Amino acid sequence: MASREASQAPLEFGGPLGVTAMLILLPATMFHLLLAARSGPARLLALPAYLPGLEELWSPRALLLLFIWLGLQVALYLLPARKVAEGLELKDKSRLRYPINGFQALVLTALLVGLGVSVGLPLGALPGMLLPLAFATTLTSFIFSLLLYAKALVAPASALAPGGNSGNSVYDFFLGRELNPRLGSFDFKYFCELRPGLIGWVFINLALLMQEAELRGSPSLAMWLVNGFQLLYVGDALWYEESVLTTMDIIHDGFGFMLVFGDLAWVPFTYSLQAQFLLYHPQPLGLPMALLICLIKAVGYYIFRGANSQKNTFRKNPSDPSVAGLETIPTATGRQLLVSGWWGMVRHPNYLGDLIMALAWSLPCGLSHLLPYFYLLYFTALLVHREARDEQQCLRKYGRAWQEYCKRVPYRIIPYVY
Ligand SMILES: NC(=O)C1=CN([C@@H]2O[C@H](COP(=O)(O)OP(=O)(O)OC[C@H]3O[C@@H](n4cnc5c(N)ncnc54)[C@H](OP(=O)(O)O)[C@@H]3O)[C@@H](O)[C@H]2O)C=CC1
Ligand SMILES: CC(C)=CCC[C@@H](C)[C@H]1CC=C2C3=C(CC[C@@]21C)[C@@]1(C)CC[C@H](O)C(C)(C)[C@@H]1CC3
Repeated sequence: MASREASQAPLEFGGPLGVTAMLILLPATMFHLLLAARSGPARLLALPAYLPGLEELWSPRALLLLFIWLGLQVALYLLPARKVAEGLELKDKSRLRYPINGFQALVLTALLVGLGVSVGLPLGALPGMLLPLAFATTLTSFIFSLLLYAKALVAPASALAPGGNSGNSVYDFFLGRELNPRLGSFDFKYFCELRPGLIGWVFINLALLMQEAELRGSPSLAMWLVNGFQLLYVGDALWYEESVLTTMDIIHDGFGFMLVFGDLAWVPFTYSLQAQFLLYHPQPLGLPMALLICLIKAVGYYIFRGANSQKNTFRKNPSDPSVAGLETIPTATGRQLLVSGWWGMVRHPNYLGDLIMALAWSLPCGLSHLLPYFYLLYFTALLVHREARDEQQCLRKYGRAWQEYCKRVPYRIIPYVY
């Protein structure tokens, strides 16, 4: 049986001090963005003109709405799935099973919300509730992460994540001790990663669009683009739901505050920032510029989807005709690394595509404010850091073969730049 002693994995995110700062800074940044988007000057780098009081943040209605939303998404997750996929092999040689019905959940949610709106559900009131909703979600994230931490105290050692078992309780609370916390077959991390926050983001955007239509007669072209682009991103994530099973979050990271808060609060309330900004700061957008932005989005999506699908197909079946002709490097683990196709261009072509899409989400907001570019700036930092973490893990996993890959493909994300 594996030992429950603290692991020797190197500390990430600046160790206990770094994660303590992030425990405060992540929620603070989210509230700053929510307040800045609705303020007149909409300044990213200025302190908010006022701090909301508890009566503006705390609302039992918002908490109830959050629980109804979570309950609905749990119910849709539990519906029969068109497919049940197996995850990668775990430390104890077992494999977990995951329902593939995320896209179905998105469509059913859209039908239910559509039905609700047709009988008078005031979706346009949602933008006015974002602050108390974000507060309720933050509180819920803290409590949920504490429960997960307590659950991990009685989990077998083989169920712990490599990085969240340092022995420092704040650090482990943030990173997450247990790799795949479950209640029966209900997988908390997998559920949270793709459902309530990601689908919630789309409906917050839609509510902002409807509110704009109510205020100004019709939604602006910029608002349509932001809604369309981000709906495509979420729809794509749920359509290709199975591929999330090979991401770092599922196979390596524990489920702690970072991912709980990231999935449930950070994604819906900060990723909808462009739509929030546009509601309070309408931006003119001509057709030629809109077409150019659509082209940028299309290029980004082409790279993002091409790279992710190529790797997933190759990992599932290296002799699939679409990847069989690609050049590879063998590794001591028996797995191979692609060195041609998208993965021969840079070592993270999927990040490049994602970043180009992030630019296309901000451009409809014009160039007068830095605020709508927050996502692009944060996402660049997140992906540069994520790339470095992945690089360390691949070096540990593949040793000399990884060094050979780095020699053959010297750039990380942007060809000839980085
Ligand atoms: N919008 C958002 O907020 C976020 C989006 N993302 C997106 O999520 C997606 C997944 O990202 P992420 O989980 O970080 O990592 P990746 O999907 O890039 O996976 C990295 C893994 O791919 C495998 N790999 C690396 N190089 C090769 C190669 N040459 N040939 C074959 N396999 C290789 C390795 O795993 P192995 O060899 O074990 O298979 C490596 O650990 C990306 O598109 C990213 O942009 C990520 C974070 C946040
Ligand atoms: C510091 C901080 C804010 C940490 C939290 C990070 C999380 C918000 C992100 C970590 C990895 C993510 C992924 C997606 C959303 C953001 C988080 C949770 C993702 C679901 C977005 C849609 C993509 O298509 C994806 C499925 C590839 C992606 C997976 C990773």
